[in-house]
Amino acid sequence: MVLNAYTARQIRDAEKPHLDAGEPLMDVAARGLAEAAVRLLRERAGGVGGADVVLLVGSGNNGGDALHAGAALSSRGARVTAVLTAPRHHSEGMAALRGAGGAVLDLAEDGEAACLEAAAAADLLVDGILGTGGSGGLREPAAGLVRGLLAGRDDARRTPAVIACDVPSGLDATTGRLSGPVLPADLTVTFAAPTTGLVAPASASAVGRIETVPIGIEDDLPEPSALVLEDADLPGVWPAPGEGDHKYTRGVVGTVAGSDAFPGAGLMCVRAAINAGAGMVRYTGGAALAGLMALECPEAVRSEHVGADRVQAWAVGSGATGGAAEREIRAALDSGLPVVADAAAIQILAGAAGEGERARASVVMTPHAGELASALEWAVRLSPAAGNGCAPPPWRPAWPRRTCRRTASPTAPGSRRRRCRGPARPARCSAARCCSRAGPPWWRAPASCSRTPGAARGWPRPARGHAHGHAGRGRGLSSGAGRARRRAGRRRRVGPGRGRGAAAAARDQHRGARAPPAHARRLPHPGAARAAARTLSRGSLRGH
Ligand SMILES: NC(=O)C1=CN([C@@H]2O[C@H](COP(=O)(O)OP(=O)(O)OC[C@H]3O[C@@H](n4cnc5c(N)ncnc54)[C@H](O)[C@@H]3O)[C@@H](O)[C@H]2O)[C@@H](O)CC1
Ligand SMILES: [K+]
Repeated sequence: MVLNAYTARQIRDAEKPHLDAGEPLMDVAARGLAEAAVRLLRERAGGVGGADVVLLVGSGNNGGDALHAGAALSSRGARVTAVLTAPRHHSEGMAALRGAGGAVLDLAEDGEAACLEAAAAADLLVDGILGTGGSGGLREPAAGLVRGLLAGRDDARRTPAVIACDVPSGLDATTGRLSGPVLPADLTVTFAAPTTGLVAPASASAVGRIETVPIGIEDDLPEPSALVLEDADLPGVWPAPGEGDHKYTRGVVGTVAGSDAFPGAGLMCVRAAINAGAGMVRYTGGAALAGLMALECPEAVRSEHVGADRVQAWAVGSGATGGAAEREIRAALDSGLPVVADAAAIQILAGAAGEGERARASVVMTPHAGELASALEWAVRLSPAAGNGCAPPPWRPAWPRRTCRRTASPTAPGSRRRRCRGPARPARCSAARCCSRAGPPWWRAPASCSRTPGAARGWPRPARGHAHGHAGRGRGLSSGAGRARRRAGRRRRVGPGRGRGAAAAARDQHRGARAPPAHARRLPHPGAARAAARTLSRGSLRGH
């Protein structure tokens, strides 16, 4: 079933009229929480009677839920202790717990050690420190208590089960951001509907399983802010071909993927498009790829280049290396068609984001973690605003050195030409010695000459090891001047030596291949990275 998720504000707005009408929402919520706790105790401790339950209680209604649920568990035979983490607490919930025979520890008065001891001996911890009203990470002394609990879990032989009330405390209910220490939950019991923070990928490790307790406000919820598909939902939303369908109604997918170096990536990309149900798949690429396709995917059709044949969506970048592939990727990105961008295409989009360009809504990026980190680093370093948060490290690449008189952009070292023939917008510059063409593809792709202060100031390539692709290329390039010289000698018009002497090309390539020193291998300032992430996500994920 598709899971609907809402922002914390949407949930609060839906609750308000019910609260104003005096509906006992907290009682319903706490009852659901207690029932979930009973089920978990049966699984983990063999039952409720005699089980030790510790409630971590904050100052708001989240703590109130935990106290009421604790009262219910206490009346069913559990030994319940509430640990108060704030000077205030929900008075009705406290009265209910005391009335049911529950014990109370005050973190400020009884001390952290006593509270940690009680928690360590528990069968179940109920995290009711913060709910949808929390902002930022946990504050002291609750943060210290959770840090202590986390440290204790490392060497404990037995760790208590954890239920998060509504949301794991310290996790932003809307964004899913984890700030400071957060006690990971085995089960999160949420009310009315999950908040978007619970279903955000980043929070998965802290949230555990999600159970939703209906509290009677569900009909007043607005349009959800996020939909989460489960496996069983896919057949319902996957387009199945009908009688009247043909290749164009089912969709033609074009790929710019694979290369002589990585033909398998092209093959997998084409096969994935075929398996996904595209009406037809066209691929671009060289002879090696064509040979492989003829054997492995004969139903795929070769296209000379992007734009040569009718295509309705593109999958670009996987294993696509070299200047020709880069041009094809750019053409696909510029086509206005939906694009799934991977690998090299992500670098290109990151470079564009660094220049303030926003990708279209119909561009979906598929970076792995290293590619995302690297792309954000590129976007930040190339961004005109980068100076605010991200000082360029002192390491300089071997290129570019000279400056184009027309565009004020650097030109490739060794270039006799001091003038760039390219337009003032050199990201698309065709001049062979324009800085946007200096260096290997991963350097060129996001760089541009006049708009790229970073290039003019000699900003470095992304640190080696940040992304799989970079690491691979770095190893290849850094294997010595001899190898680079041989390569340049064989293929004179490839890489930074394009149009120049092979020896100069080899020299440049070898220089550029030197690893940056440790101080250059850092990620950008977090503020600047966030700004770039916003640019990327505004443009690429939600689009314009
Ligand atoms: N509104 C309702 O009717 C219902 C609310 N319910 C519960 O109420 C919760 C929301 O209650 P509240 O709005 O009281 O919010 P919380 O229970 O999240 O707590 C807010 C309190 O925590 C303090 N606080 C905020 N950020 C903090 C931080 N970083 N560190 C320490 N203290 C911080 C605030 O000053 C405020 O006093 C929900 O998550 C849910 O558990 C449920 O009972 C269902 C019904
Ligand atoms: K909580």
